Amino acid sequence: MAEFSTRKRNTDDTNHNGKTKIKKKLHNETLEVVCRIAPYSDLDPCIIALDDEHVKLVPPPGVNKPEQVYKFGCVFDGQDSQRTVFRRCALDYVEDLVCGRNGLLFTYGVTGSGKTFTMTGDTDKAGILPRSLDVLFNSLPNQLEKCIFYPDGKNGFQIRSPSHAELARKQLQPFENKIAEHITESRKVLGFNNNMVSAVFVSYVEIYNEEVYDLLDENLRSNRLGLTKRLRKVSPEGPVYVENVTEIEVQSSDEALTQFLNAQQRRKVADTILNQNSSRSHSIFNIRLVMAPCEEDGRFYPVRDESKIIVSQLSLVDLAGSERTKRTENVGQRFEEGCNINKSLMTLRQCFNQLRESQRNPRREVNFISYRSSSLTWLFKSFFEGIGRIRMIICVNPLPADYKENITVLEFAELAQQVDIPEAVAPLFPLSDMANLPFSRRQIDSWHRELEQKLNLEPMQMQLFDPPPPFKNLAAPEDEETIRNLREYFIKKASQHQAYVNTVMQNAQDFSARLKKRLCYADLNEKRLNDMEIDLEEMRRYNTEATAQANQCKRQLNAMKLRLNKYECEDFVDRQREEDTRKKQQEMAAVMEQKSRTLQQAMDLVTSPIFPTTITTNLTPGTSHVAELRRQFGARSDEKIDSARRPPVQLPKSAGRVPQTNPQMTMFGKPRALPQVSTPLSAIAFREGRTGYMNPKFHRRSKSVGRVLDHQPVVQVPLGTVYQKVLPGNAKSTTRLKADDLKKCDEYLITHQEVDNRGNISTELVKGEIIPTAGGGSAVKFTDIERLKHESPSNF
Ligand SMILES: Nc1ncnc2c1ncn2[C@@H]1O[C@H](COP(=O)(O)OP(=O)(O)OP(=O)(O)O)[C@@H](O)[C@H]1O
Repeated sequence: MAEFSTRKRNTDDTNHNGKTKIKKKLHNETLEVVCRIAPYSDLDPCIIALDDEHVKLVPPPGVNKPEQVYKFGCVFDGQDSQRTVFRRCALDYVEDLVCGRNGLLFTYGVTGSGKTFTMTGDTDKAGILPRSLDVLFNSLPNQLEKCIFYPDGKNGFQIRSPSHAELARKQLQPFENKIAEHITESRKVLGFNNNMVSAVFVSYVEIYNEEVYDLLDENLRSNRLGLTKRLRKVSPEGPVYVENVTEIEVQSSDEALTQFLNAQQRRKVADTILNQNSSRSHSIFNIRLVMAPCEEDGRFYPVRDESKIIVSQLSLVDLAGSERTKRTENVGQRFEEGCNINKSLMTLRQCFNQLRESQRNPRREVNFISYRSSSLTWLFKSFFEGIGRIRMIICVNPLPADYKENITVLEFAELAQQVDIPEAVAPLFPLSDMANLPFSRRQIDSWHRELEQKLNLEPMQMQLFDPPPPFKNLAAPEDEETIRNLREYFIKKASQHQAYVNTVMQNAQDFSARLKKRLCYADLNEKRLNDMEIDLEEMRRYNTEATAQANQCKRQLNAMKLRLNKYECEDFVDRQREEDTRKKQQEMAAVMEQKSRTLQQAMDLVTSPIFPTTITTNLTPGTSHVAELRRQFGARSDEKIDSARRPPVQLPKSAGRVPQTNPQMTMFGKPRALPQVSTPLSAIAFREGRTGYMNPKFHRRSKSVGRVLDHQPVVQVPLGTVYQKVLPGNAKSTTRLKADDLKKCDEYLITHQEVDNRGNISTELVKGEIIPTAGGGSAVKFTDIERLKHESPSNF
């Protein structure tokens, strides 16, 4: 079972290598608080960053209070990027994580002050959480396959056998990367022990209305009834953990982020007056790094001994914002949420107060800290007792309207900085233990070697420690010679020493200059690297934007292609239809032509000379042939003569007044111009004697019916010719046609007189059949015209 995070280590604990662990509590350290000021470009900001460590609280106009200065571990203003905040506030926590030390990082502030922005960020401006994941996965060289470690539900981990792990892997859903390209941190941290293998697990819980919910639980829907999780302790001294929380094993930053984003959709956020996307709960994202030593036979598999498992944890907490109901104007559910948020934040403040008091008066018998008063403080308890490092990021908004809330936040920050947190256990793998030496260490070693070479110590030392010449008792007078020798010897040695010292000094100076130069280069390179990373981020952002635009263009292009395709199809169908119509027209024209040929043949037959042609006409000489008569009739009947356009008729004085036109009826009620037809009076002759020429086309077979309607002009020119029309006795005469008249008769005869410009009068008898129409009216179908033309002798 995992030991590292579940219990506080004792000073005399030994790690799995048998080496003595680092001393646990050297001294207490205060909780580190940093401050981040949200961007503000308006007048009268109520908070101003003075330098990297101080902020000034300025009362807005009209508020009579003194300005106050607060000190923090670090201050970020609106210009500071997410990257800067991450590197200063979280990078060392990731380093701790890979070294086996726990960390708790949380944001605190008024609603809308940028807590979620700092912790999570957005696609363009990734916050601490995605960046921490990136750096963590950049820094883990020995990641195991999935399913070898598994959580036991009690804050610990177990190891599966290879076959069980294989089986479990088969049941896993393959990971589908849904993360759009995002800004990634390319940094690595050092400290991972190369003798260990590792796996990463993430869990995500929220404390909403004092209840704990598992956000990675797929069953967590809007109805959360019965889905709360309990906070438990393995032992009275052990850390508090969420019982049976879902811990998902992840192998890349993208996979962890996918899980986070899926869970984020289940988090309680709401639109409030002060923040469109206000967190209504405290959220805790835990990254747990599980490590165990490798098998001794060199296999890439952890030793099957649970006591050797080491778990370190980084908790990233986004607290809900404190809010004043008066400003938020929340009611109902939002109001209740606000009360619970404020209550848990109050308890946090209370705990800090109690911790400070108990640290100030350690001799007091009862040092009760009310951790249990809220789920949040209960969960944080282990950290306040030294299970890991704690850092709080205070987020403030310089809006003048936030002045009062900001005072509370800054006072809380001040209080927090006075709280002594027992120093967290040191990293499990201190630098000296590191399997992979940092490059800078190697560089320093090489500098040492170079220095030794430069100083050239050994030959000098050899010279320095040349044995002095042998001498006896220097007190005797005969020893003068020896003394002289010795004196020369030491003078020589002194000058040699001086030369040596000078060389050493010279070399030291040279070395110092070179070192300075190299450090400058190192600084320069660091700066260049930073600039390049900034450029890289910028380029990635452009790239993301460009990719998004390119994708949009692609989508538009595809849509246009689809439209074009549709239009082309429609056009093709139209052309096809036109072709079909044309073909049909051609076919119909062919049929019509065929029909008219047949008709022509019939007409030719009818008008052929073998038919009796006893017509005698003295009015149209040369037209005795019926076919000719038909031709004339057909030609004339096609013309629609508008009576209104006809030239005015010149009436002879004797002729009296003759109507120019006589309206005829094709369909009763619709006047139509009379066709001018020249026809011999064959029909009249026929009627006179009921014998003679009969046009079979106009012949009525039934003679039983036949009431004739004789339609006379109002004024008729009496001509008194020999040819007079003979009508049956029951014929009805009228000058004003009525509908009833048509209904009562079967045949229709209209008399029409016309005068040409020479004064010749022609009388036309137009004959027709009266037929009923579908609409209940009557229509006249003209069947024959007979014309009597009366010419004046003066025209001869
Ligand atoms: N430093 C910053 N730079 C750019 N935008 C910021 C910054 N701080 C906050 N914002 C913007 O302010 C708005 C509110 O921020 P955020 O949602 O993070 O507030 P919050 O403190 O989490 O609020 P709540 O407690 O209600 O959830 C967001 O649109 C965010 O993008």
